[in-house]
Amino acid sequence: MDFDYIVIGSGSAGSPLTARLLEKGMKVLLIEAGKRERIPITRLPAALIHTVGNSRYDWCYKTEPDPTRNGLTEAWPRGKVPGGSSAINGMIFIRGAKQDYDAWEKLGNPGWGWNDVLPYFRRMETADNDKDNGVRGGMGPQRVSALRWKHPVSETFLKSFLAAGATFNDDMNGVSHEGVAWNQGSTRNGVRASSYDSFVRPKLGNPNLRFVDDTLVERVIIVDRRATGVEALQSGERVTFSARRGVVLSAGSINSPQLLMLSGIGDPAELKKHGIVTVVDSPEVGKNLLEHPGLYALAEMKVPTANRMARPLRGALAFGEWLFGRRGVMSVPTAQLIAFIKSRPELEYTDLQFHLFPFGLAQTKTKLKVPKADLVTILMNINHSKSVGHLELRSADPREKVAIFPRLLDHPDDVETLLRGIEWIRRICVQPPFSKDMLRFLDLPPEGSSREEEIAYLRRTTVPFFHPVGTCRMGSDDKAVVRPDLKVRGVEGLWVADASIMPRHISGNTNATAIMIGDKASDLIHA
Ligand SMILES: Cc1cc2nc3c(=O)[nH]c(=O)nc-3n(C[C@H](O)[C@H](O)[C@H](O)COP(=O)(O)OP(=O)(O)OC[C@H]3O[C@@H](n4cnc5c(N)ncnc54)[C@H](O)[C@@H]3O)c2cc1C
Repeated sequence: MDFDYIVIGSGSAGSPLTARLLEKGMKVLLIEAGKRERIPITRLPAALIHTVGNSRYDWCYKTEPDPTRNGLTEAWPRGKVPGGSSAINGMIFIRGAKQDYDAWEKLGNPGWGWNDVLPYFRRMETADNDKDNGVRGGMGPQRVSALRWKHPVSETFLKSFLAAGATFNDDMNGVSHEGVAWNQGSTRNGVRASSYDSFVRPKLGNPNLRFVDDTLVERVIIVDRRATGVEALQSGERVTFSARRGVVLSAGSINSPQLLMLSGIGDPAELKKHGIVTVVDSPEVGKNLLEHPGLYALAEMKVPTANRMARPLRGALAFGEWLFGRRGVMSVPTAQLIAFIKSRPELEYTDLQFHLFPFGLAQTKTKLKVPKADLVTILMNINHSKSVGHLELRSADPREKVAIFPRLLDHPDDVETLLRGIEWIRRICVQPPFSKDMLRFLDLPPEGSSREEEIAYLRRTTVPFFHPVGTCRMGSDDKAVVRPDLKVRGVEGLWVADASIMPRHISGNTNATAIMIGDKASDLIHA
């Protein structure tokens, strides 16, 4: 088949982009490095405990030692399976704040303000709690569901959060994201709704689509500053594919910049180190790596938590409940409650996000484990971190992973924001009714600890929330990697459409925004 477009990556952004291009009558080749599943394990919401950290589903990145956190190295999971990270993520579905997109526009990105992106958030989804309020969706392929199962400890935590001064929000994807809300999930009838399952699977019979999995794109072929196709590795063979109109990178925040660099688009000095000839001098490729630094505060409870459901008999019963009724603990996203608050009342934007998990996990060197104790996890992270990391090529070999330098606590303001977040965790947990059920924090420094002790705790425990963005920054200036129309600066027929283009982080988990970017990209690439 002759293709109009090649889309690289069937993740959160690549899947809606492919579906929308097909709806415009285009012939599309969608290439995915991960393998199709014979048994669709990823559809079981609770299966992420098995898929995260498992190289069958995960790229299994490991970071370089971070000098801002005592030289810590850590796993950075990224989905490597149809659906990309949307197939292994925590299924929390949140759009972010209106102000986030208005800030993108102000940073030199006309067409990306809230009023411009809202129609895409609406057309992508069908939500359980769709309301005719001009904000929610209706009839879009991505299902967004209210929780089918709530743990009693979540109700208790909600009451204490409100008693601590937060307001209740009855729809965090509604008019405002601020306050404490029940989570909504990218699930459909208790089953994970990955971006691939939602957008691409229904179109697999379309004669204009060719989907190839287990195929690693190695570089974009650029002739006279025009992208004409890609080189890829398929079953050990080097193959080339070409497309009439061009190539779109939707390979995510780690792999899209890697592919640009391998194709000669990047900082000339960096490329030269690896013997790559510069096609476009684009010094910010792989720079501006933004994350959501935060911590997992584990509390041991006097009352049962969902940790008990992982015991063999309970686990089997819970699996049966999911298998036969698509209900119960295994049918829901990781988080039960989500909150966005201003850590200081005078702030213009919410600066902190909280999640409540009604269970606690332990991280071994490579895997997540469910301990026997009755635990809950209070996750707290910064919305708009000022610390910036970057990526570097290790070699010109596409099979070799890039080096990730997170520098999560580089900026002193981020440390101050997290310190205020710790105060908030304490403030919530001393409020009844939660306080009555709580035994102790596992490792949060006790009330009255010195500032130095708290900062030392932060440098030991702060981690990324698996939301890397910004490595192919969108903008109108000379250094931006892509233009506001997502065209790679300096090359015709080449675009980036995924989480890497975000010029500033958003208040919230990044799946919904990546889907919006992919959906909107279809109109920018092919009007
Ligand atoms: C463990 C985890 C938990 C998370 N939890 C949540 C959550 O609960 N809610 C939320 O909103 N967000 C969550 N996120 C973040 C969110 O899922 C991601 O931000 C989002 O999926 C990114 O979308 P993307 O399209 O940019 O990239 P991805 O979805 O990662 O897609 C990139 C795709 O490109 C493919 N690819 C890469 N390189 C190549 C190549 N060279 N050749 C061929 N194919 C290639 C990959 O295999 C992948 O399928 C989580 C992420 C992780 C990893």
